[in-house]
Amino acid sequence: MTILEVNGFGKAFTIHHLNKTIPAVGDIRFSMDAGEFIGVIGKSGSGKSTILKSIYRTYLPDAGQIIYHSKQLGNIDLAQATEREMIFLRKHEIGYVSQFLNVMPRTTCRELVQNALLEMGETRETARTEAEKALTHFEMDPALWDSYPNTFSGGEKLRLNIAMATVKKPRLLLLDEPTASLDQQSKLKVREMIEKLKKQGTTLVGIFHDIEFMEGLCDKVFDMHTNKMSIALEGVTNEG
Ligand SMILES: Nc1ncnc2c1ncn2[C@@H]1O[C@H](COP(=O)(O)OP(=O)(O)OP(=O)(O)O)[C@@H](O)[C@H]1O
Repeated sequence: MTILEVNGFGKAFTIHHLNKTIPAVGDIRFSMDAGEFIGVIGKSGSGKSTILKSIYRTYLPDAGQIIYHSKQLGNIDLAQATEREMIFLRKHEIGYVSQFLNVMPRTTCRELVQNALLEMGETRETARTEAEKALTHFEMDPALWDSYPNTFSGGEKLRLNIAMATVKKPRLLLLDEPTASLDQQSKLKVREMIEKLKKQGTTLVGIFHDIEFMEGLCDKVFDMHTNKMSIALEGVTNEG
């Protein structure tokens, strides 16, 4: 079953102080089935993050369609969806993890993970138990659970970010270099979680500088340079 179809997607950025519009990506086409893990590759600046941010609608696409087959809203073009629909999808179906933690201030680590579940309609008790499980899985020191993450180390922030997104078991998870500054042990934990989510049916689109991390995990690779999807991973590089 197809879950996501990108048809002729394009995005340009206007640099106001230069009075210039710079095309970031154009005419991107691919589709993916439910439960697949697609790795996006291409050289720096080729527009990998732009695609992910446009699916999550942090960026508003300029051209084309991004048809998402939502469980609760039916077929929906994410390029045209209303803000209300996007908020609903982000709460219930689509997750996004980047290397940057962007969260409500004065909210503890534990509360952030719990809130992710509460906004999905989970009970307080389930939210508390599941949040603790997620924080334990990603080896967050319990001494940090009730602290504010603004003082956390880079790796701790990343692990919290991943815990917040994965605890919701999203239907579609977008991973924008979530392992960028993690040590080997933490990367393994992320890998384990991705494998678990895949088994539970989550569809994933990911960008990883660390190509080794993608090996054996991705089903297909979308190459920004050729605008094509392929199955083979061996010998793949991000140099485009
Ligand atoms: N908010 C923005 N405003 C202006 N230009 C942007 C913006 N976001 C991205 N760009 C530009 O769009 C192009 C694609 O950027 P993007 O971050 O998608 O590339 P990428 O393939 O993910 O790169 P990298 O591998 O270096 O992270 C780049 O030329 C970048 O400078």
